Amino acid sequence: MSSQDFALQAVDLHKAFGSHQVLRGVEFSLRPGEIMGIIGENGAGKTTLLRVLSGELKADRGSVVHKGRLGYCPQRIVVNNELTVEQHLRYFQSAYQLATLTRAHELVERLDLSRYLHRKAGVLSGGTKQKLNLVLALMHDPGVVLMDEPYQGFDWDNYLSFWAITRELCDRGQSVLVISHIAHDVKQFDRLHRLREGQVLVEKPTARHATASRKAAL
Ligand SMILES: Nc1ncnc2c1ncn2[C@@H]1O[C@H](COP(=O)(O)OP(=O)(O)OP(=O)(O)O)[C@@H](O)[C@H]1O
Repeated sequence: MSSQDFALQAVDLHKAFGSHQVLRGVEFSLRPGEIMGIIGENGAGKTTLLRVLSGELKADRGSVVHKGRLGYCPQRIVVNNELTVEQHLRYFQSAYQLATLTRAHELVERLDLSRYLHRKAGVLSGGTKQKLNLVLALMHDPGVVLMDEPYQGFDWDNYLSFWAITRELCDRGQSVLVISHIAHDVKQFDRLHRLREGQVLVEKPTARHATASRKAAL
């Protein structure tokens, strides 16, 4: 891959909390239009890595470069319990400087969130709040999307909707990085990496990756 051919690149990332060295030289590139999964044991540093990639947390060393706008769906849901779903959309419309809420409402529809538009976030169930968290990360059509277990609390139909939406993003050339705990996800990824001992290592090729390689070989 040439140095130009990436949507996001992490170079030599280090992060410690006190004497606990969590990231020890993380390096990888996310290609345009690919879905990459990152797995790892509890406490391996996956959330820390995503927080560093998103800019929420400052690395002690190393750099992150990305092209285009970033979308970030954090593990900890950040919504204001006093605002309705629609008010969140309007607030983020202003923050993202969007002319319309067309894409946001399309995502709301796809994730079966429409009936909650005028409810305050504070009274929503965990899974419904997570849908709002996801819509807020995607409504500005970011070029690179970082998601930390983005379907927590989703029922099966919404889990499938999540993956359908994600695949559409990639078909349009957007790039997605997903922190995952679900073995079932593995077949959705173009590439899979494991975070271990503070470094990102290549995991065996996934079913989707194998299919793409076969197509490329034909
Ligand atoms: N703000 C913080 N201050 C101190 N230690 C932290 C902080 N954030 C994370 N850690 C520690 O860093 C390590 C990695 O945490 P992190 O949440 O990144 O792991 P994870 O791989 O996402 O875990 P899980 O799979 O359980 O979500 C853990 O030992 C955690 O206790």
